[in-house]
Amino acid sequence: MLTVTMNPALDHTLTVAEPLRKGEVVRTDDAKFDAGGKGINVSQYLTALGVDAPATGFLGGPFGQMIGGTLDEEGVARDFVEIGGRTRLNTTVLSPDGEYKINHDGPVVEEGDVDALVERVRDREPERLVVAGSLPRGIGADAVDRLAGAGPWDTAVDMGGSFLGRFDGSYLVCKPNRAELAEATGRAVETIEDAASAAAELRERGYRYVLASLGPDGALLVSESGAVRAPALPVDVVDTVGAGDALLSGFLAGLARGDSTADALRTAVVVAARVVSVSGTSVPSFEDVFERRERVEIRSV
Ligand SMILES: Nc1ncnc2c1ncn2[C@@H]1O[C@H](COP(=O)(O)OP(=O)(O)OP(=O)(O)O)[C@@H](O)[C@H]1O
Ligand SMILES: O=P(O)(O)OC[C@@]1(O)O[C@H](CO)[C@@H](O)[C@@H]1O
Repeated sequence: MLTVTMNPALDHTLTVAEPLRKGEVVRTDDAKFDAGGKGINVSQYLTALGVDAPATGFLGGPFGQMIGGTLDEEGVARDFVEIGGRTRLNTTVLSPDGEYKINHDGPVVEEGDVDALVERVRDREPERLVVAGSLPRGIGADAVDRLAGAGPWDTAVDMGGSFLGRFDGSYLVCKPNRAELAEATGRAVETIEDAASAAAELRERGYRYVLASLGPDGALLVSESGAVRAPALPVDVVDTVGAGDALLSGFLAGLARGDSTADALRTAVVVAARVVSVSGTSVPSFEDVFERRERVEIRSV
């Protein structure tokens, strides 16, 4: 499995003891940096789950170097195209009144960089590709179709709702959340039944599976056999950054092991529960995740 992150981010997570107040300085000694961007997170989670999942995409500047160094320390294989622009820094503030997240748009990437990335992917001949996260400035949805169509691999995508209905190719799976389902289909998505109808409509546009993440309501899987849902596991949530990436990683790890789609969905929910229990996009312990999946109940929708 090879992941592509076209717009990686160094994730800076700051925990503050008091709610933020306009015009006031808040101080903290609790801050950490994680290598981030959705595809990179998937590589980190999959590697920790025992699935070989090198990361590629674009990296540049000092934050790009920090991301590369972190991946090396964690033993996550990487093969990025170096760009002239500067990889972004995204900030999360965890305060007693909730979670604040600010994502930078990222650098401008040139068309020639996309050509180099397509070549990089071709050279590695992955069995499966995962393209995840926002696109940096200068890059359109056609770059994703190019990557997916450059070889015989099947491709998973996790991108904004405005893209999900616009790809030309056919894809293995996409992982929208509620807002992305609504944006991709133009439907209101409030109830689980709304999500199932929207996911079924989205599936018709070229996905074998639609894996919808529903926050504390768990996840929904729509395939040719219909829709099933797995409620979330009750856990103490530290923050939900990376939760969707964890869900997708668990599902892909299940498929890579040859598990049934129901078992892959169960694993996805266990992996996501572990990730929401730690701050930022750091990798928690995944010990026992495959055994613990039996605790996840599958319901038909
Ligand atoms: N409060 C929660 N309690 C337990 N599990 C949760 C909670 N919130 C999220 N999860 C788990 O994480 C999965 C993904 O969460 P969510 O729907 O928030 O993803 P997302 O919006 O794609 O997140 P992100 O874009 O931040 O990665 C859910 O399907 C669920 O299994
Ligand atoms: O701006 P994008 O590319 O949509 O999302 C980037 C991001 O929020 O996604 C990950 C969590 O899913 C973080 O590592 C990272 O900061």
